[in-house]
Amino acid sequence: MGDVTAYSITSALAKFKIALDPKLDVGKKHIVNDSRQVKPGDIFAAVRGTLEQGHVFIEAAIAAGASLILIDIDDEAGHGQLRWLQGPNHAVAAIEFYNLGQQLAAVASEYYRHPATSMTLYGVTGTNGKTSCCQLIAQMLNTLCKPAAIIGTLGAGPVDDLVTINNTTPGPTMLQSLLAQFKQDGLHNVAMEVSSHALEQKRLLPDLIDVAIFTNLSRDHLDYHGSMQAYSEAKGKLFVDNGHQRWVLNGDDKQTKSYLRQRADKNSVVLFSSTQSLQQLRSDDTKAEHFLVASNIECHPQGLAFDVCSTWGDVKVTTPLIGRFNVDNLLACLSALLIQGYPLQDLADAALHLQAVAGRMEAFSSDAASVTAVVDYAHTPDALENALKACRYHNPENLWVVFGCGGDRDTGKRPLMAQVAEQYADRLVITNDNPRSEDPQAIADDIVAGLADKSAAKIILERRQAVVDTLSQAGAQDMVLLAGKGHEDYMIIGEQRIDYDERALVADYFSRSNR
Ligand SMILES: CC(=O)N[C@H]1[C@@H](OP(=O)(O)OP(=O)(O)OC[C@H]2O[C@@H](n3ccc(=O)[nH]c3=O)[C@H](O)[C@@H]2O)O[C@H](CO)[C@@H](O)[C@@H]1O[C@H](C)C(=O)N[C@@H](C)C(=O)N[C@H](CCC(=O)O)C(=O)O
Ligand SMILES: Nc1ncnc2c1ncn2[C@@H]1O[C@H](COP(=O)(O)OP(=O)(O)OP(=O)(O)O)[C@@H](O)[C@H]1O
Repeated sequence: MGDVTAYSITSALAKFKIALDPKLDVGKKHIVNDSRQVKPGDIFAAVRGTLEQGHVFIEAAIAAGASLILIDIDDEAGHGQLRWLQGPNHAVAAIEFYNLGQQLAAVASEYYRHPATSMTLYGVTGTNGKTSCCQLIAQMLNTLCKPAAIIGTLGAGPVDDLVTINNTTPGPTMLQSLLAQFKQDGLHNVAMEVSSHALEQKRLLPDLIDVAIFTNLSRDHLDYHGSMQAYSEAKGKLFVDNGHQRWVLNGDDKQTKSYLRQRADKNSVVLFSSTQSLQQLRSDDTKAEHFLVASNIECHPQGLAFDVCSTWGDVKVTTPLIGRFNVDNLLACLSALLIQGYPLQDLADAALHLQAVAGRMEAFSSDAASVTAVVDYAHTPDALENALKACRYHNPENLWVVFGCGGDRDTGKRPLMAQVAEQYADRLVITNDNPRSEDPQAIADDIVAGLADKSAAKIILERRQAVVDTLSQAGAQDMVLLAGKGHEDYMIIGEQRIDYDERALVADYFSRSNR
């Protein structure tokens, strides 16, 4: 993290009616709400969470070098009171703050001097597609010479230099410090995933989001939200009708209507669709000013192509991305960037250079006349089915699948993955996928036991050989789904963790076959 000496907790707290003696405002660094992240000099915000009372971590924060503590209290009368807490070497000042948990996003924003106000924030929410959309938005912006960062499941930072973070949407203090860092680094555009948990827990102020994007809603996270109603309402909190936030909504998702009901006017709302015509989308009594639809969708082994018809004009979009769902993701991204004023043709040109998220439906080939390999992380029956269906959309002559199952893990999925592979692929190759302490042949036998036709699969346990043999046997119009490893760069056999990078293997295979 960069220079933080310029920030002042005295000025920040003054905004919340707390007069801190400026003498206490010395040597402060970051403000953090997790004792495990406290570094010497940091300010620790001890808030009440869903599981723990942050107060119990004050001692740990002081031991880690916290220089000031903000304590969440529920009695308004105590707001602003100063206390001294005895640390191992010296006393540490602590300020009581009424309802700090609910206000922490605002306090952190104030402390870091509202970095978001001079940046453009794209916030993506929805059950599926958040990671993909953030990646696509950032990649397009980079192509348009607008340096962009992402925050999400894959980490935080510029697309090619991500740092791992604990949550999809970081906590309120980390989020603001990341934004401040990006601003300092000249990354003035940020595409961030906004989870329903983050919205419910007020990790961010939705008001700061310039373009709020909704991908889709399906059943998920009911353990936390309790009901679909609560889950959709949590996601809906991203959308605020504040006069400047722009909305991008999936016109094919039935949830969209309920979000639109919250909007007083249709200004700066874009609806996108990949199943309806522009007329259908418009004829609905929608509160939207702009529309974007995809038609004539073609799925080739080399990627996707479709016509875009919109209130900004028409264009043909061609992209190397694989998977029908990426049409929707691209429409969401195009909508977000169009409403921000980027020209349609420039965006269509940028789409030509998009890259898949590493190891997620990532396509490789040497040229249009070669077999296409698709590396995907799918390692459950459900994910394998989705990945195979996505490949099938691209109309390969033969669809091959190379897959295995992990050892020392759920054995029940082995026959299920076999059934899915048999149902959706034409040719099956069973191989190793982290056999761990189990006998690889025994795992393969368990998989074969799930096949209706036991001779339908070839077994090549050594995965490198399975991949290379399959790619060399497959025809030019075939597609080979390499399922299970994705972005991982190792294979666990016995106690050993062996180097195995499937993406590198496949890239190398095609670069050799090009020579
Ligand atoms: C249930 C839940 O969502 N909890 C999140 C929430 O924590 P909380 O406020 O409930 O905190 P808590 O665990 O009760 O602890 C109270 C306070 O003590 C602090 N603490 C806790 C332990 C410790 O050793 N020291 C310490 O200081 C905590 O940082 C917190 O400030 O806020 C914290 C950030 O401020 C999150 O890190 C934490 O995520 C936990 C780790 C988690 O697993 N969350 C998942 C369910 C989640 O949020 N997932 C979504 C993605 C979902 C998806 O789309 O797939 C996400 O955005 O990551
Ligand atoms: N728009 C979409 N509609 C339906 N499925 C999608 C869409 N985009 C991606 N997917 C599928 O969902 C999987 C996860 O995609 P992605 O990582 O972009 O979503 P996410 O919302 O970030 O989910 P997660 O938080 O679980 O990573 C992909 O591998 C793909 O199979």
